[in-house]
Amino acid sequence: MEKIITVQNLVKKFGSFTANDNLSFDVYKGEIFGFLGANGAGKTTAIRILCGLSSPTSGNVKVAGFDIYRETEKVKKNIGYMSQKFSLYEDLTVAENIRLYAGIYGIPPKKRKEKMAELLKKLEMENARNKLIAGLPLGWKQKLAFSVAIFHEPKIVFLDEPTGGVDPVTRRKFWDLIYEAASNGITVFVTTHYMDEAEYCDRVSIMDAGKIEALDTPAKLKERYNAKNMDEVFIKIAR
Ligand SMILES: Nc1ncnc2c1ncn2[C@@H]1O[C@H](COP(=O)(O)OP(=O)(O)OP(=O)(O)O)[C@@H](O)[C@H]1O
Repeated sequence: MEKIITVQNLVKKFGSFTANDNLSFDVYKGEIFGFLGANGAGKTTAIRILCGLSSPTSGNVKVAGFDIYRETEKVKKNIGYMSQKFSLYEDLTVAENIRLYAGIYGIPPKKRKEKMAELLKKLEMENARNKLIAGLPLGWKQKLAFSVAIFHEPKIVFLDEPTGGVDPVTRRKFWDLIYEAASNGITVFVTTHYMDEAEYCDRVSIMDAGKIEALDTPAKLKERYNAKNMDEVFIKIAR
C-alpha cells in the first residue's frame, strides 16, 4: 500500500510541556484514518503540523510526498482542511463562500462555475445559494465546509472534529460525504470524539497525553482490548 503520510519521531514542545511525544505512524492512500484522543491529548497540535501550519520541535514528517519543513507550500496545495472553528465566512452567502475558496485554491474561473453548479446540486442547496451562511442549520454548514475543503480535489483532507454539535442522523449523512471522498481516492484524516464514528474508520490511532497508545483497525482494537465497542476501547486507553 502506498504511504501518503509518514510521521517519524514527531515531537512538539510548548516551553517545557510536550504536546506531541515522539509520534511515529503512516497513513495509506485512500484510507479513512481516525485520530482519536481525549481533550488535550495533542491531536490538533499534530494536525496543525501535518498541514504545515506549525513547525515541529523535531522529527520527520512527509505529507503527500513533501517534507513539511522544506516544502510547506507544496504540502498546502495538496491538502484540504476543515475544522469546527475555522471554516466558512458567516457574513457571506453560500455562493460567495464557494467562489472565495475556489479562488484561494486557484481553480480557473471557467471551471469554477461548472463545479459550483455541480456542488449546489449535489448538496441540494441550489435554493440557498444566495443565503447568508449565518442563517443556515449547522448540518448544512458542515456539509458545505467539507465540500469546499475538497473543492480543489486535494490528495488528503484533514478534518478536525468536523461533526461537533450535530445530531446522530446529520452526522451519519456527513459520513456519506466522507465515504464518497475516500472512494474518489482522497485520503481522509479525521479527529472525532464520537466513538460510533471511530467504527467507520479503516484504522484508528488513540492518543493519550501526547503519545499514540494504540493504532489498528477498529475490529483488531476491540479484539485486543476485549471490548464490545470502540467506546470501551477508548475508555481503557485514554484515562
Ligand atoms: N500554543 C500553545 N501553547 C502552549 N500550550 C499549548 C498550545 N497549543 C496547545 N497547547 C497544549 O497542548 C496540549 C494539546 O492540545 P491540543 O489542542 O493538541 O489537544 P487536542 O487533543 O486537540 O484536544 P481537543 O480534543 O480538546 O481539541 C494541551 O494541553 C494544550 O493546552
